[in-house]
Amino acid sequence: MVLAQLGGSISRALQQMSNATVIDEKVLNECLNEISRALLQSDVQFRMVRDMQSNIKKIVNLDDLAAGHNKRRIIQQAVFNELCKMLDPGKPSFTPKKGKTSVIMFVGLQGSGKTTTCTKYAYYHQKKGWKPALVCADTFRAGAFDQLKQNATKAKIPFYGSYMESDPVKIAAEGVERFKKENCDLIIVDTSGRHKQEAALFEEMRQVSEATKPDLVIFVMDSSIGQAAFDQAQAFKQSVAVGAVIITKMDGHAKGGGALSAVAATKSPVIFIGTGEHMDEFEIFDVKPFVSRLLGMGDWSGFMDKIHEVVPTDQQPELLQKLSEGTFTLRLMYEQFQNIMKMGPIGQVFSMLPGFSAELMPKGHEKESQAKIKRYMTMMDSMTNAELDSTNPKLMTESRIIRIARGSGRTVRDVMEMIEEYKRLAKIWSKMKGLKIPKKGDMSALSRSMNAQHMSKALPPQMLKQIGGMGGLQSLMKQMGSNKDMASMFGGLGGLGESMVSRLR
Ligand SMILES: Nc1nc2c(ncn2[C@@H]2O[C@H](COP(=O)(O)OP(=O)(O)OP(=O)(O)O)[C@@H](O)[C@H]2O)c(=O)[nH]1
Repeated sequence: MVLAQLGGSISRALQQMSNATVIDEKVLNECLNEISRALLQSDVQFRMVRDMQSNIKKIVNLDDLAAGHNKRRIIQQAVFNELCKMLDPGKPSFTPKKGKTSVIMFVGLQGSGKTTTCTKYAYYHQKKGWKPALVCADTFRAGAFDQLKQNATKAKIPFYGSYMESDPVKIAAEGVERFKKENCDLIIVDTSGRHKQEAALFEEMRQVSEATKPDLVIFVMDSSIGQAAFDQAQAFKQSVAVGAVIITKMDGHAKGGGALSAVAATKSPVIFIGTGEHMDEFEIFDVKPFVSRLLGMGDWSGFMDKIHEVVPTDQQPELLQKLSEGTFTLRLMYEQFQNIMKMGPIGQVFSMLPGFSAELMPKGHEKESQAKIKRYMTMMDSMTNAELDSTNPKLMTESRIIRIARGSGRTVRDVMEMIEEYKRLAKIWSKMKGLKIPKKGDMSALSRSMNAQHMSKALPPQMLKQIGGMGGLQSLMKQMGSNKDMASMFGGLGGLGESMVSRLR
């Protein structure tokens, strides 16, 4: 089952249960069985699903449900907590420190995306001011060194490897030694893979690890390997001290459940996920936003991270300020379009922002979307400053529309379509009004600014009703313990609403 479908199946199971007039053990069991089926189809390991089911039964009090409390909310909350628990091994992984040399060894089967991920990891840190270096200790796959060399050159990251030397242990040790001397603070060792788990591979991993003494061993796993995830992760953990996991190819037909199994098998956290073949398609992994997404709830914090990453630094304060004011002018739309055209990855920002993704930039239709954006921009070029800076759509009278169409060589219909698009986005953005936008890494500012009043405004009416109105929302926030959890759980505000509502229809 594809990741996105899992949330839908769980929502449906919860909905069916809430529709029942009396919630007794039988109804609850049916609901939990339905949820378990969905998790199993998502490749979560059987034992974990079974444990989760019995944990939820212990937590959920049938008397509470019978007393008319919001059943759906109580169970959803329990499912959310249990999934978070599964993904949180309880201790963070080793975190390298900028300016202090750390050796990071990558292990994984052939084709898992290890080499690509090594470069993504190096590039991610390089952008943040680190001095990374790559060592290719994969002498098994012909072409591995060329691939790493190509990637490293593109990203301007120093690399070490050899076409002649066949001993991976020797190369790894030499490479690490060289980059230590060059004062690199992040020395990344890419190792060999095999098509399947075999003794020779694990012996090689043991030897490379012994020679390089890594501060952290990262296990790289393809998200689509299904139920095999647990055994594969465990096999690596038994030969080397795996301390963190990176799950790749989460963009494709990803089965998110594998991530849960890998965490359980290695008792190590997932630290990043790969979301595409490009260097910057790489995201920090946070448990709560991930589970929110898994349950179809959007990802507000991911959106904030992306803004910080791709919007030019000098534009950030202004954009964030405007976001919090809830004012969305045609000029702001124009500027964001400019960003989209300048830098590919900004599409990722808008894919997390409610409204921008599906209609404006559907996946797989990027070319058409770009053409559409260019068309919109040409029309906006024919607008006056007053028109661009206005927040009042009524300003766009018939005569102005005709003038813009003539000026840009487009039809009146084209201009109206663009204005409709603007109105649609402005409506969504207005929901952010008053929200304090956190500085990088400071989600607490966001949480402080979130209160039930805000939340109720941002949520679509159907969703609010599901939660049990203002009262239900307030008690849910109280129950969540902290607004921070709430912020991540409720993810992309309107985005949450949209995806939930479409599922509930
Ligand atoms: N869609 C997608 N493709 C990815 C991702 N990560 C890696 N790939 C692709 O997966 C394929 C295999 O990646 P490699 O990095 O060559 O795999 P590897 O595990 O290093 O292979 P060995 O060096 O033989 O062990 C390549 O075509 C990558 O572009 C990802 O996050 N998403």
